[in-house]
Amino acid sequence: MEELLQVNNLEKIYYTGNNNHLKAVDNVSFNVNKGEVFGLLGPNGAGKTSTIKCICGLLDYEGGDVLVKGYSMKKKRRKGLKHISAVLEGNRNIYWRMTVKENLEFFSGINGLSSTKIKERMDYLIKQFQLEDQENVVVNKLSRGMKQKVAIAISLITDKDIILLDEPTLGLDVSMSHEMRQILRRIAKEEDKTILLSTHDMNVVEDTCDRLIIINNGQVIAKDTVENLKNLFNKEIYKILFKGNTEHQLLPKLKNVSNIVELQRQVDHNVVILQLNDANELFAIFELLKGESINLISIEKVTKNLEGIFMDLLKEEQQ
Ligand SMILES: Nc1ncnc2c1ncn2[C@@H]1O[C@H](COP(=O)(O)OP(=O)(O)OP(=O)(O)O)[C@@H](O)[C@H]1O
Repeated sequence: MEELLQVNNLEKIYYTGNNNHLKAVDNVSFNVNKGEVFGLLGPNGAGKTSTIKCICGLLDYEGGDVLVKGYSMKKKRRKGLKHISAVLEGNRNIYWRMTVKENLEFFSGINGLSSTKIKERMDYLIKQFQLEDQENVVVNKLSRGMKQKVAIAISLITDKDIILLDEPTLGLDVSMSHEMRQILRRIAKEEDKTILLSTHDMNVVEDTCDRLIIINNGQVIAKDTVENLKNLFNKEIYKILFKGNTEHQLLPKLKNVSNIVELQRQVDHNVVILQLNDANELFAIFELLKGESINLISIEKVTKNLEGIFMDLLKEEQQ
């Protein structure tokens, strides 16, 4: 399997004045194979955009290296850039006063494609992205979702090996987001493209990616196939609020039932967050709590912010 992109111990530091600095990317490593769709999943501020900008040569980095087809983006940036196309936030790769077709023609032209090849790629992409009705419309007049489609189509016109997409579905409505995911999956398969995308949305990763890393505070907290991580996410998470008792008595007993247990002490009560393999294990927890001198306030199944809770749990696991 050919590793088209290698990110080795990448470090990006921002100097924020008054001798302060922020390590936005902290020792991040991952490889992306040819034809793979790879996800960078993480909350706002996790370091996704900084990682992508380092990979496409828009930012210098302080530590580690990025190799694009073996070329270091530190030492052989020009050679590396020949294989990369990127769409970052704000769709800066589009001319808003030109039509969709004019944009596609312009960007394929400046990248030196022959006129036959330009026509062939344009027809293919307009069809793939279902832009037939918009091809002669000035980009400025298009919806946000349509503009995003055009930006991604442009990134594909020059037929580069690696496409970097920063939050490709951000701000799109449900149906447009769904359509975008289908398109990305199809293009990756049909064209054998290597796609690295960032998102904070687990659904995007689930629909489009083969493998992913989860990053938080600049650090990788999980690296796996989507299938494996999905199984992890499928586990049942419960939040138990109670008064009384201490972790000395309760925690070890809970740990006999659940592998992942987190205790948070609040001002007037305690919260336990635990992961169960299935809902039946909850009965074992009820039995256990019954025998303890605690005042149970509530037990609630956590369905929202699963991603955030898992990030915390995974982070704790690594410590
Ligand atoms: N130019 C900059 N100068 C200083 N700090 C920055 C700069 N750019 C980003 N940061 C900080 O670096 C951290 C990582 O930001 P980054 O944009 O890479 O994260 P992200 O995961 O893409 O999040 P978002 O989705 O919010 O953009 C954040 O704390 C951010 O505030």
